[in-house]
Amino acid sequence: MHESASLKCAGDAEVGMTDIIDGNAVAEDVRAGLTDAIDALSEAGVTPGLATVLMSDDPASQTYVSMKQRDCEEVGIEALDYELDPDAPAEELYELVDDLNADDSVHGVLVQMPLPDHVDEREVLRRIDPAKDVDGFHPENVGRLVAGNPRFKPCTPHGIQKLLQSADVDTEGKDVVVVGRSNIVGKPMANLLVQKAEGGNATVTVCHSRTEDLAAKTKQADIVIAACGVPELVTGEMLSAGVVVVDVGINRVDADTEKGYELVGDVEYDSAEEKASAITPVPGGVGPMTRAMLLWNTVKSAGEAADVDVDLP
Ligand SMILES: Nc1nc2c(c(=O)[nH]1)N[C@@H](CN(C=O)c1ccc(C(=O)N[C@@H](CCC(=O)O)C(=O)O)cc1)CN2
Repeated sequence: MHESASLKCAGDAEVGMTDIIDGNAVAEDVRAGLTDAIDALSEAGVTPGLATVLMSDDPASQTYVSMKQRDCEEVGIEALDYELDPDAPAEELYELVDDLNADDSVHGVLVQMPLPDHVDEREVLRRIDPAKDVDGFHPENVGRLVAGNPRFKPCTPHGIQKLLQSADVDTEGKDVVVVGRSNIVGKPMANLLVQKAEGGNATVTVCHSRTEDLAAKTKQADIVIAACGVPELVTGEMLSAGVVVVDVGINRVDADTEKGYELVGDVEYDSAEEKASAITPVPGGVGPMTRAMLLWNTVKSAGEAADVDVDLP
């Protein structure tokens, strides 16, 4: 974490510095912390293996999958890369998942979301072996999470827990507003936050597109987690002084840059940073942690499959 140079205005927020929570640095720590576990597995003759499946020509999805593969190589996880034509029949994907379930060298199966409309996403998630479901999206794993006994915590919410921990932000007894109710982030995040466990014990409000007077909710929050996919929806005016802001959004908006776009979060950064005691940037906040926790889950899975005790960071 580093601190921003800007001082907040007296009367608008507490006078002090805002912690900019550095997701790249925390993710690097997680990757470094996985080395011992990967070495222990290697001594037992096991190389963790992650299969990534991409069935999309969306440039953002392609970027995320290549980043995941690069991360695997960096830490010593074998990345098995599968690409299906987005127009291929859904059965091709189902059969591929079945094959990966049966392959002992594969400890994690990740199917990149979103999938084409003609593919039944629920069927895909049901088909993944729950013991290899490193995304934590299989109904059995969702049930375990809700029941307070998670096997794999979904990567983004798990990464957010680690980010908050790294910034010494205790969730216990805090009012947390989660903006967004997706299966990938909003719902599992809310569930983790209410658990009687480290990184939980919070009072959680989940807001969404039908919420009346969103600002009234966010203003009473100690922690706001924005995961709604609407660029810059949450502004400084909607926040109280001293709030902790976690921005999950990664929106590509047209801009006069080399790539033709820039990345913008679900939070209007400049105005939110004026109010916040701590905030995650976009890029370089939650995104790198999503990838780091995927590695974490894959190493956990490999340890369990090989019956090797691994120390996870
Ligand atoms: N099967 C899954 N699909 C999707 C998930 C998921 O957890 N599992 N989450 C999201 C997107 N996502 C993971 O795939 C993801 C998003 C962002 C990043 C990231 O590293 N972002 C960088 C910027 C990258 C860029 O330059 O565009 C950052 O924020 O710094 C990684 C993963 C949807 N699908």
